Amino acid sequence: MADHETSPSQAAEPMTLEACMKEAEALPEWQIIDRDGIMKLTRRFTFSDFAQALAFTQRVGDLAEQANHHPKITTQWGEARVTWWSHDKGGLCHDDFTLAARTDEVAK
Ligand SMILES: C[C@H](O)[C@H](O)[C@H]1CNC2=NC(N)=NC(=O)C2=N1
Repeated sequence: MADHETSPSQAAEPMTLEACMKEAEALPEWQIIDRDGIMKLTRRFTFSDFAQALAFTQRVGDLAEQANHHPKITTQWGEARVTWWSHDKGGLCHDDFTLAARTDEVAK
């Protein structure tokens, strides 16, 4: 690979808002938020009780460990909020959208 080329995962910059909104079209239950200038992707999941919310939290944790890319997860009775962003890029990257889609899969 020529020096000037970088693969997407090596992109030094986070995605632009426009690029994020385009990718988010495939994830209609997720919201793009801005927290202190850092764009993040967040969704609230609801469950019948705490045990179900906790089991989901573990499944998300497992996929995060496999990807070495980790979300913020807030777990409470009947609910879990998952928020993805790329810490090292200070914003959203393609991986965050990919993992959000996989989060939806393990919520089923
Ligand atoms: C050392 C470790 O591989 C890095 O800190 C990883 C861990 N998980 C991560 N997760 C997220 N969301 N962003 C990161 O930049 C990140 N970096």
